[in-house]
Amino acid sequence: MLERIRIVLIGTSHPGNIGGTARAMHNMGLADLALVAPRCEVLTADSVSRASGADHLVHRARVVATLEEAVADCTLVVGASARSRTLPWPMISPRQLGERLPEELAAPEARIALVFGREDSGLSNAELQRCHAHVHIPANPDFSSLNLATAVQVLAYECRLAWLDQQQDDDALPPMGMAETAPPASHADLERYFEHLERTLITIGFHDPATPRQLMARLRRLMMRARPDSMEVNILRGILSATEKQAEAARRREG
Ligand SMILES: C[S@@+](CC[C@H](N)C(=O)[O-])C[C@H]1O[C@@H](n2cnc3c(N)ncnc32)[C@H](O)[C@@H]1O
Repeated sequence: MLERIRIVLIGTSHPGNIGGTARAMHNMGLADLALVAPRCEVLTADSVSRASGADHLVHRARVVATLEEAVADCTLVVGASARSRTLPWPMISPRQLGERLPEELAAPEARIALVFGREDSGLSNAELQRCHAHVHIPANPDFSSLNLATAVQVLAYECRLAWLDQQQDDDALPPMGMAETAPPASHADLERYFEHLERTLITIGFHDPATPRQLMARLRRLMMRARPDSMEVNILRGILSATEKQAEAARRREG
């Protein structure tokens, strides 16, 4: 279970926080670290020293340019945020995150990303809207922003607790057969769907990108809540393709 949980840091500016994150992850048994457009050197004396023996995770970290690349194969993306944003999004606590892990990772293809923001400005609205849910560490409301590596530590600890619970359950219960279902939709599947949806809504005149009124953000939130599997996303894309064809045929008839 722990090997299918990825920690994603966006735009980190202090190498020490990358090292501190590696240490927190290794302490809790996590190993998959992705760095999106870091704003500092990754391997420095500071990151190695703060990793305190977990610098192999820094060496192995995948460095990518965009959040999309970092989470393309993930079936659940959770953004860690110190504050709430304009458009409310499903919000869970660190404990609820841990409780959801066994079910979320039941399918062998399932992968989870926990996404953390910049030290100075956190995650942007666009990044938060690419997440299924947000997790907030319920710190002192008057001083709620934790150091980046400390925030990783708190969530990694909840992942470990959930994993330890699952080990106990596995010892106590005989293995159960999994119901046959389609694999969960990945982030990349959903992004392709959202692009297709926006294109179709523009084609049929329902959406004007010049006056978006948060339409796409609201539709994203709806879909993220529904958690469609890959077959359901294919059906929805089929409907969009048929809609585009009809719109094209109507245009030809008229013009
Ligand atoms: C130093 S904080 C960024 C604070 C930034 N000034 C802001 O307002 O978002 C760096 C990152 O740590 C995580 N973090 C810090 N405190 C958190 C909290 N209370 N709950 C969830 N995540 C937190 C978030 O991912 C955040 O983007």
